[in-house]
Amino acid sequence: MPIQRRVNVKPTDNNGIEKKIKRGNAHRQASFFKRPPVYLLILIAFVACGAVGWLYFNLDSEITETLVRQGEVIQQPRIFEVKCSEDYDNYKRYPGCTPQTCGRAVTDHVVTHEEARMLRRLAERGLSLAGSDGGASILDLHSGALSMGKQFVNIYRYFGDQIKEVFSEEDFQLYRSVRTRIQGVIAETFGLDQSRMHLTKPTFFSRINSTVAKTTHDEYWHPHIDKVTYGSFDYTSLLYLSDYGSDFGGGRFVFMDTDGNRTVEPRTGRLSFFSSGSENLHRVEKVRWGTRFAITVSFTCDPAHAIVDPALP
Ligand SMILES: O=C(O)CCC(=O)C(=O)O
Ligand SMILES: [Fe+2]
Repeated sequence: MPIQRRVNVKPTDNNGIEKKIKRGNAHRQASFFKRPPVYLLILIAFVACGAVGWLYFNLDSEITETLVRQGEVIQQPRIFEVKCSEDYDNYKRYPGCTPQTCGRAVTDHVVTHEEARMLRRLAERGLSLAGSDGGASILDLHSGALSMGKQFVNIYRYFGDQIKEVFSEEDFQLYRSVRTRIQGVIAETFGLDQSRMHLTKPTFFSRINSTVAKTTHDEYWHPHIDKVTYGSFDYTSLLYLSDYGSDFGGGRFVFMDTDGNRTVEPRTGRLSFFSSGSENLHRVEKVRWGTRFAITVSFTCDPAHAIVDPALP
């Protein structure tokens, strides 16, 4: 006789199963909120990193308009007229020089790429003699000032005759030639008498990297008005010696207008110039990586603040 297994079958209780399923679902939902699955954690971490990275790179910019991009080569000077501030009323006026119309302009055809590269090599040689402990170093060939650690030295005194092994007569000739051309294009753009404009100090090469600032001299990024910061400036020019986006990141020049920010992206050989009053409040974005080289060459209308071109002693 076949053995009959007696299976203890309980009567089906549909209500009980439903309750169990509901309990199971509730439990799964509760644990989902208590301990989200790993893939969700990874996704959240990914999004958070992206957001932080985006903020890091973009919080500093808030750019409303890019006046000139690094990647374009402009064939004609790009000129932007701006209403002159009232600052000029507080200064003596010099006919043929004091700004009557104010503004800013950018051109890529005053200095050749090769000349800009030669000036960059000059700056690299000079600045390699010392440099700031922080991220911003300057070399002023007129006064001889060179950043060294937390202060400045005079290269002509500090290195004496050895400086002639670093800079040649041709370097200074190039500086003079470039300075003269810059003066010419500023005069033409603003309708000035070139002979009434004078080179003024400081005129300097700058080298900026992302090293943390050690002194206030390294804090190049603050918004400022050149006429206030430097006193004698009436027209500021900046000649860029390296490329935004490939030599360095950050470091764009920003005009801070009441209706938004407008940038100029540095490009090797690009010249940007502007009237130095508060109509051209500006700043430089912090350099995030790489090294940015530029020269500041400025002009005054006041003959009392004129300087001669830099020269070897
Ligand atoms: O290097 C620049 O783009 C600007 C520097 C500047 O604002 C200055 O020298 O006053
Ligand atoms: Fe400035």
